[in-house]
Amino acid sequence: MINPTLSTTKHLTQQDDASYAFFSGCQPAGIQLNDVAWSPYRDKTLLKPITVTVHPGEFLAIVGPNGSGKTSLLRCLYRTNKPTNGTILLDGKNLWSLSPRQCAQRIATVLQDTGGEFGLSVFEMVEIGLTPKSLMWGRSEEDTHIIESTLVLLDVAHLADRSFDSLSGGERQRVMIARALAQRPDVLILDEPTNHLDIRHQLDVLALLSKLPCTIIVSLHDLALASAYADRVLIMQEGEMKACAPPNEVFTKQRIKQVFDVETIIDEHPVTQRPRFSFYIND
Ligand SMILES: Nc1ncnc2c1ncn2[C@@H]1O[C@H](COP(=O)(O)OP(=O)(O)OP(=O)(O)O)[C@@H](O)[C@H]1O
Repeated sequence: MINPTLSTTKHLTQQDDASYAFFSGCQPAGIQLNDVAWSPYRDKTLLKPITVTVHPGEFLAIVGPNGSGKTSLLRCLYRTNKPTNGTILLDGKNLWSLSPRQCAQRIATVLQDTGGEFGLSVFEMVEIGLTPKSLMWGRSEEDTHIIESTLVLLDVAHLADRSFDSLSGGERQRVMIARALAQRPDVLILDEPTNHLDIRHQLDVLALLSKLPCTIIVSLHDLALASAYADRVLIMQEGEMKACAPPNEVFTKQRIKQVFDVETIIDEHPVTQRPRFSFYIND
């Protein structure tokens, strides 16, 4: 059974419940950032202090121009960039008091442009996702079921025996998402997961993420996708958090002009009832 408190917010159908049954042990985590800053330099702060709480089961999208600090912030959240100031709490525990393995048992990541791994097949790549939670050597029947379920969910089951290295960019991306799902994380962090994906797969992947019974934090360049699927959108500019609110509050013409330097026509999408955008430049 999927966590019943989440079924209400995630709008899961019975069919979804069956598709995500392998996620049943997931305990969506809350993440609290208190004054978190980061920089690789002594004399200059790249990520300016950010205070925000990500609620258990929430879908948070991070948007912002190139170089605004989205990846740097995500790297803090998956325990790669150690904050130079402030604390990050995962369900109330300091992220840096957890071991890398404890972290991997709760947080999965999908990063940009992952390379191949020594000629592994697609099935073997996804199998790696099981490692943090494996208690024994060898693959159980349940493990095989989890791998097969995630391959089907990401529409890559037909590629299971193919070498990962031989896949297209979009196919690789979907396999890496399948691998993260096989990890059955409590928090899933994705850096630009729609890169390389055609429009159908972009929508499929975001719809899938929005239904997963875990906390989702994802960086996106496409404001329309962030608007359509996120519970809240966090806007970054020059290393600073400019806003964090639901799409219909966060996306105003003025803010988009200030942050992205483009003009926007915003109306309501007739199907999703979320903000819809047309961009132009007023030179
Ligand atoms: N380890 C580092 N050393 C020096 N500068 C860094 C480091 N990591 C990030 N930066 C710089 O910090 C800024 C923010 O980078 P970051 O990758 O977080 O931006 P981003 O919003 O993810 O950008 P993009 O949309 O282009 O992917 C950039 O100017 C980048 O060059």
